[in-house]
Amino acid sequence: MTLRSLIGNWMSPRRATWSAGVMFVGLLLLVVWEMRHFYHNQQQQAQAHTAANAEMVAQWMESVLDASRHSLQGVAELYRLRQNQSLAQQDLANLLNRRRDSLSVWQDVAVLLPEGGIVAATAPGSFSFDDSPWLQALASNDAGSESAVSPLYREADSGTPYLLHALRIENGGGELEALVVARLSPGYIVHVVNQMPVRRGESVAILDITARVVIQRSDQQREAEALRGKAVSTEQLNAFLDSSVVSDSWVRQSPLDGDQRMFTGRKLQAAPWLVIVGENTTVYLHDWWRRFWALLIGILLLLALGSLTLRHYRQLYVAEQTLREHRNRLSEEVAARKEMQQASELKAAQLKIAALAFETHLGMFIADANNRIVQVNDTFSEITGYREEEVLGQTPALLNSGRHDADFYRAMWQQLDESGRWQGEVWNQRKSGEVYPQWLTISVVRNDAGEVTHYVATLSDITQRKAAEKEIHQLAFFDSLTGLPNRRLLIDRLEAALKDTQREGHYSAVMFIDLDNFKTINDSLGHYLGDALLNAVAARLSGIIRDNDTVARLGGDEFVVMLHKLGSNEQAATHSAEAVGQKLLKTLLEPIDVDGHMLQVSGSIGITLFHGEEVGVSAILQQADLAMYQAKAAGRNALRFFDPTMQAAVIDCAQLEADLRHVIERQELTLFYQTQVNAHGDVVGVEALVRWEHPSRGVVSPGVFIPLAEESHLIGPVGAWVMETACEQLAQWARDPSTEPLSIAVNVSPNQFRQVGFVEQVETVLAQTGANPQRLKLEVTESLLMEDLEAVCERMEQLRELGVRFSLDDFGTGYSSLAYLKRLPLDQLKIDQSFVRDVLDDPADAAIVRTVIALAHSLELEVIAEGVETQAHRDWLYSEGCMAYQGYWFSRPGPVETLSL
Ligand SMILES: Nc1nc2c(ncn2[C@@H]2O[C@@H]3COP(=O)(O)O[C@H]4[C@@H](O)[C@H](n5cnc6c(=O)[nH]c(N)nc65)O[C@@H]4COP(=O)(O)O[C@H]3[C@H]2O)c(=O)[nH]1
Repeated sequence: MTLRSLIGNWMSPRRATWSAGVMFVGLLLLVVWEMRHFYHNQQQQAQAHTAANAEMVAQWMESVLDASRHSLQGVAELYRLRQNQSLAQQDLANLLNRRRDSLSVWQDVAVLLPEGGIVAATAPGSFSFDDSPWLQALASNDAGSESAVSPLYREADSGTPYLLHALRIENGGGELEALVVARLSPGYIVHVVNQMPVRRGESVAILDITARVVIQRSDQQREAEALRGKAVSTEQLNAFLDSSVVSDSWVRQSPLDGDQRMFTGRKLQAAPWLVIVGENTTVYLHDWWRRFWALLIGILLLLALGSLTLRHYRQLYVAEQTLREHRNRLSEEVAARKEMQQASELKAAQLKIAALAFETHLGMFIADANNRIVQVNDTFSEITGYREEEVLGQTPALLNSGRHDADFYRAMWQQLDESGRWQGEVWNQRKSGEVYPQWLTISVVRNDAGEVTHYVATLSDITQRKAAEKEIHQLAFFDSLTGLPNRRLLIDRLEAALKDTQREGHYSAVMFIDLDNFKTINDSLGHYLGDALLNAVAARLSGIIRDNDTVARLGGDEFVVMLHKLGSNEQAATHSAEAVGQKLLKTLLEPIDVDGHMLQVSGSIGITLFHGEEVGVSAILQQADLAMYQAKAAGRNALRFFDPTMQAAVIDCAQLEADLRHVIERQELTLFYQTQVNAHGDVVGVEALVRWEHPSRGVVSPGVFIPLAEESHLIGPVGAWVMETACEQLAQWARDPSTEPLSIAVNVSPNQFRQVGFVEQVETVLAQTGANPQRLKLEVTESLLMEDLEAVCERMEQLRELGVRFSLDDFGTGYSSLAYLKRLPLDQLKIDQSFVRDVLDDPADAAIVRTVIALAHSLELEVIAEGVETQAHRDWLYSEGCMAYQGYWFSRPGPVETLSL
């Protein structure tokens, strides 16, 4: 753990000291344990070493004494020989000398008699039985052994040390006969011991039985004469001698040189001697001490370092604590200041917000409890025109416009009292006197006691908003062109009127007005004049009806007039409505000057009365619409009342339309053909005429359902079916040479022709059926040419390029124009049957037919007359130059099988 991490963890110095102390003690114990172990180890080594040396010396001494004992026994044998007379005295003496000479350890040897005589001796003067109590003891056999080694003696005169090694010679009865005594030379032993290697700190000593030094040697001093014979009795030595153990070790101060040593003592078997080998503790513990001192120094250094570190840590800790306290105090102070700053910022922001809020686009004023203005903002001044100083102390009544009565203000104050808030629209007056609408919100401010202290009012000028509302209202409910109410407002008013009639029981009327020839005027003179015309018509209609009646424009040239309260009598109401209607028709007929163009329009008016019946607004409008169509059907400038039977027709028509939607899938269509013949009466082609075989109505005429299909956009599938069937028929005829030249004229209604992809559709059908395009003739009507002549031309050209031919049907019924006749890629003109029908009786029709024929010739177009019902028709036409005919005179339309080709 680093100091930094300690600090980082904020361990207290006390704890850190404890931790360091524990660690140190742990380390110390480890060191002590190791040192102790090492100490014992060193001691054991020293003990083993001294024991080995002691053993070695002991072994050597044993061998020396063994040799001495053997020699003693040899001398004893010699003695016995002497006793047996086998050996002469002199020989014995000689033999003793030789023995002494051969044994280095012997200094002298003698055979002594117990009664004190000497049998033989190498140096007779050197032995005296009486001198030695030890010998006497041996003679008495107190020693209990056969041989023995004496303690160390000193010669009385010279002080020379010596030892005796003696052997008892016994007779057969065990009684002592003589003693063989050898005087041992300590010098020899010293000499030999001196040969032994003694290392530094080692010592070797041989002690006699009385613990006197026989020989002592150490590394410092060789054989020390002075010490020989010195008693070295110590506590440990005595204990060892008293014990029965052969070898033992101990540590103590040497009684000889004072050095501390490890001693190992070894008792000898052959003599009551000891070998003591010592090793100086200083030497064998040298490594231990060295390690001890190294570790001690290390520990002391560690201790010093630890103390320093702890001291440093304590200082750091104290500094850190102080720093932390400072930091905490600083943080608290910063937090407190921040809080104060935030509070002041918040307050400033609130003030700013309040100030900004006060200076908004809304006018604001604050009045005290007495309703006296105490503060206004700039917007207030902008709206009202009053500067602040002009209104301070005034009541808001200053702004009153006078448009609101006392009740209005009473209700305002009452609500303020009750709910503390009022808001609403108020008309006030600016300083300039201008009255304007404003949206006013007043809030009551109360103190803690609930007393009113202020009124805070916000006001916004809603002049523009009201104008915008008015404009939106105008756009939503009024026709932008004429300014008349639109369909939406008409419906609103109708609903209100319906409720009126229900409530009051009177009649009201709705008139549907459609201008008869507006479309032509609009197309020919342009939209600008068309719009001007509509405006003029609107003005005229408005000028005729009463104020509480309504004139509305539904769109295009459709206008609706609603007449209110026509009385409770139906007949009278009908008369009134009719009278108004007639008046409207009359006024419409009057020429109108539009931008210098004197235009004349007429109208068709459908009228329906309502009288609180259970009919809805849309039903009323539908009735008027139907009646208007009735009027249109009756010719222009007409007026019709709604007839309930019309309604049935409408419903019937709707049902038919629903059935028409399934006509293809139910396979209810068939194709009839009507022949077209030339001047010779030969069939040159046919016209395909579709039939609807309705399951309940029977055969429905195309004159009925084709217009319906056009209106309901079902002409596409119906026309496609006809085209496909006719082309299949052509392809079939093409296979027969007699019928191959026949052509089929197929009617194409305007909407079908204008459909996107019509050209491609024809092309596909031709390709799929394999019909010859030259045999296909498309009959188009004049009405097709009324819109976008360019596009129609282009499309016709495309079809013409496929080989398809064109016939213009119903020519003369519409706005026949030479201009487009010249431009269109036509092949044939078809004279309408309506002209043919009366051609013989009506000179006008005859003139038209003549003109058409002449026109066709001049344009190099074929011409065919339809509706030829009689021979007279045919002959007249022939005489006028028309060479192709179609009509009942030749054949009625029928299935292909009925054709006589
Ligand atoms: N009074 C009288 N009538 C004669 C005489 N000869 C023929 N008609 C009838 O006159 C109509 C001639 O056809 P349209 O003028 O093309 O007039 C057709 C045509 O405009 C339209 N129409 C018929 N089939 C189709 C069709 O497949 N597609 C389209 N778009 N229109 C068709 O329906 C109209 C009526 O067709 P239809 O009822 O079949 O009536 C046919 C035919 O039956 C006659 O001598 N006297």
